[in-house]
Amino acid sequence: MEDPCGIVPFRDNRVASRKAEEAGLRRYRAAGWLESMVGPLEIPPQPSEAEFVSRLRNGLVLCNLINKIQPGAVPRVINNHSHRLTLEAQPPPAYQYFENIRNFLVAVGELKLPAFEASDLERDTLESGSTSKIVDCILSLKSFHEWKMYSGGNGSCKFPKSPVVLNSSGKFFSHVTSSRSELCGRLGMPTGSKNQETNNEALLIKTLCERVFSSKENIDQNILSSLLSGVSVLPKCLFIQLLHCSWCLGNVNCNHGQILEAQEKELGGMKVLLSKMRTDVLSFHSQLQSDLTQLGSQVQGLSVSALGYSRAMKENRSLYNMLQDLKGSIRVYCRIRPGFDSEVESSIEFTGDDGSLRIADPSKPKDPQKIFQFNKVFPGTATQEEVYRDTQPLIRSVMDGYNVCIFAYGQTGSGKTHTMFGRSDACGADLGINYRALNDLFEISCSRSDAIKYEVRVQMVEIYNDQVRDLLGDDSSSTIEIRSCSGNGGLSLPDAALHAVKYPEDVRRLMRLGESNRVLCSTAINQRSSRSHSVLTVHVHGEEISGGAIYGRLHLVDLAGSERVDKSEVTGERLKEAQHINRSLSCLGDVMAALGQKNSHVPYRNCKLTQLLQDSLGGQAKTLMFAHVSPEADSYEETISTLRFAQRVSRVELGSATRNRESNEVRKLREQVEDLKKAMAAGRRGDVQRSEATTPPCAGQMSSGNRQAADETPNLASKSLTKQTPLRSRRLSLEGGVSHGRNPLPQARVSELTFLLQIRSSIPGPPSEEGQRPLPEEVCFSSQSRIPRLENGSRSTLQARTPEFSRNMAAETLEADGGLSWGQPRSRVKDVGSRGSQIRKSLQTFGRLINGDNRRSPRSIAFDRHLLRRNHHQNPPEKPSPVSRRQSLVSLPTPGARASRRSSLGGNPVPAETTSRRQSVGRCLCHPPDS
Ligand SMILES: Nc1ncnc2c1ncn2[C@@H]1O[C@H](COP(=O)(O)OP(=O)(O)OP(=O)(O)O)[C@@H](O)[C@H]1O
Repeated sequence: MEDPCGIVPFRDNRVASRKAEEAGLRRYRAAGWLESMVGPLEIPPQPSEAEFVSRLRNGLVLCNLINKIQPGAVPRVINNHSHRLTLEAQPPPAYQYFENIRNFLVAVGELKLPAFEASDLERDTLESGSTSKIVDCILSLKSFHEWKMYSGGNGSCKFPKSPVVLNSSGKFFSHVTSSRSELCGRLGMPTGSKNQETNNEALLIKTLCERVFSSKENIDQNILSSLLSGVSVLPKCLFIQLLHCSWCLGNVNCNHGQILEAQEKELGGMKVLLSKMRTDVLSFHSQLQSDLTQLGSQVQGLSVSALGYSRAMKENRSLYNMLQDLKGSIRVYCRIRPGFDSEVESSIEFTGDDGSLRIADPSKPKDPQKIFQFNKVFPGTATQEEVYRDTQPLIRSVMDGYNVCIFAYGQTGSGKTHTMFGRSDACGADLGINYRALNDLFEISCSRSDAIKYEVRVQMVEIYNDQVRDLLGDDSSSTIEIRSCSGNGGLSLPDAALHAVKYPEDVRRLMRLGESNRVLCSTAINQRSSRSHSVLTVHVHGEEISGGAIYGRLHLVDLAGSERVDKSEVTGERLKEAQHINRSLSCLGDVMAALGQKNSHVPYRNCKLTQLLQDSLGGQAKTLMFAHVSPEADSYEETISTLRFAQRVSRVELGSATRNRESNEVRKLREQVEDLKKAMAAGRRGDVQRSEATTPPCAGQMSSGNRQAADETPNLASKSLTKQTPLRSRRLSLEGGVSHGRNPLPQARVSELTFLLQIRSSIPGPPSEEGQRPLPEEVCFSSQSRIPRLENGSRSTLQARTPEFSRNMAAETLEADGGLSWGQPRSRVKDVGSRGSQIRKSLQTFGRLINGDNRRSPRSIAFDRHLLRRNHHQNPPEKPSPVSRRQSLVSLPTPGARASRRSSLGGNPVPAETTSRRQSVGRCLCHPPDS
């Protein structure tokens, strides 16, 4: 099947058949054109060479043709009208048509068109391709005609003389003819009449040829791309044909065979190139595939690593926070206030998500940048909500029974009040930590109401010129004192108004009241500068359904800002305020420094601020500091100073926070101890009553306190308690660590009691029945872990105690327990001050718990006897021993032959002479001497 573009397929490698094919195509085209010019030739549309030549032999057709193209080119045409041009007819006489042929060839020659030999028309045997010159001549005429039509005969005809050109043009023309209308339309040429189309054809050919010529210079480099970009509207086959033309045009003298060979060669090269390219593309494709696969796996690996990294970072951070919490480190968040003026240079270079902050002084570009690291850094764009989100867990722990302190620190105007309270007209998104915290506490309280009943109470004070003033009281100008929490039900400011709040509205109302009472004034740096430190304290008390109780306290502190008086331009009263503010902040710095260095002395009492925050800074509270900085370059010095302070604070370790929770068990134990105390008192009263039954009471022999205790304690309680808790089994449980009673003591309590017992039993008193006891120093020291921590380094006092100290303690215990007095040791015990008295009290209580009312172990009785003997020895008769003094005071008889009450109660017969003096004393405190 013929190619629709009229192009001989390049894949046919047989040159001869290709030549024949091309010759045939040219012939058909020449015949077609002849018919269109001179009328029907009565030959088939695709005539053979013989058929074609037979119609031209008489020269009549050719002469008519040339006369039509160039009128008058053959002035005289011999026309034999009688002769019909048929294959069957006899050929006309030779002279007739020879004349015509000769005239035609002359005319062709005058037109400088390719001609042929007259003999070419006379050959009887036509070899394949022998008519090519005739065909070329006719097609040259066709091209000439077309040129004439196009240019009107002006200029020189650049008609290509090469037969190949003619051939190619013919093919091209054929294609153009076939898609003429379409191409003209695409090139924007008018279509319609035949004449118009013919003109268009010529124009089209010219345009395309020019394109090809213009691209000829680059033909070797990038021929196809040039052509494609030039005439992209045409089909690809047409470009190839044009390319072909361009080669031919470059070498006018080349013949068809050479061109074909060149084409073949080129084609071969291109094929090689193509296959090479195909191989390259394939290898590139496979390489790309493998690269993509590799890249995919790498990306996957990276994403897994990134996930792992972020998880590890998260874990790391939470572990770090846990460690910080365990160490009791103060958390430090840094918040940067947004700049007020975008044109003012900022000293903040970088804020990192990991809590890093880099600052530099813009006025000194050569100075190195300074890097700080905090738990978190909030840039100027951070919202109140974001800031609170990171604070929330801490606030929530108040509801779990922790003490929490959050304080805002920084230079004046850096945004402390904004963080803690929000703007003065704050609502919704602008609310500060204080409001949000209380809202949160209410929410938690509601959500836990099934298990815990919370009570929230609020106090708000300010420290102005180192004086504490109640902001919620009736008179906010009067000052109040800071007291110890322990003696005031956990309140360090018992005199400040304490408001119970149930709803967030209550809080808002109170805080507005407090804020309005606070001293504010305008300075050169801040329009509403706080001239005092404000402390909002929230007390949370929770009663668990299970019987336990928790207590949490939250201090929300908005410190007044440190200021350089030269900058704030304050004078008079304001100057005094500024000096107080700066002094108290400097005291806070001293406290932090002492805590950071773990000094034994921390100067809390140097100012009211540190005194009030003592529990939060020195106790086991969770503490968070907001270090505020202003970004402006002219605040650089203050910024540096704030950040350095914050860095120091972040290194302070306060010890892990402790939870203020009293479990039900502890509560019960406490109540039990209370009951036991009452029972003891009641037991004594019973003794007194019994004694009174036998002996008339002796006024003055019973202390008023004892008398009161005895009176207050109901007999019933004594009876019921004695019934509930057999003394013997309690003692066993304490000594042996085995619980037999109905209310077993917890192990911790047992350890504590055991320790106290050890102190008591370690006293190197008299040799017991078993013999001399060694000094149990190791027992004392090994029990240090159970030594209660007391104020003013009492632990170290205890650690350094000697056996003598233990002796004194024991003696003191004995004295307290039963009224025994011991001159010298008593004074020694006094030396240890209030610690001794605390231990004494404990020993007294536990001694009673352990021994029952007046029961004594034989060993302690023997020990007491030894003490007496020794006392007697140490205190000669002229200097009466304390015991003797006491005896004389209470008119005690000398230990007589009476059997001890304990022995009779305990059921163990004790010889009268071994009866302890303590017992006697104990009894004699209540009983008058036997008369
Ligand atoms: N994060 C912030 N976003 C928007 N405005 C802020 C921010 N921080 C502070 N401001 C504004 O900056 C001004 C000063 O803030 P603020 O009064 O809170 O400073 P301060 O540190 O409490 O000062 P002073 O110690 O003098 O009381 C206020 O007008 C406040 O609204």
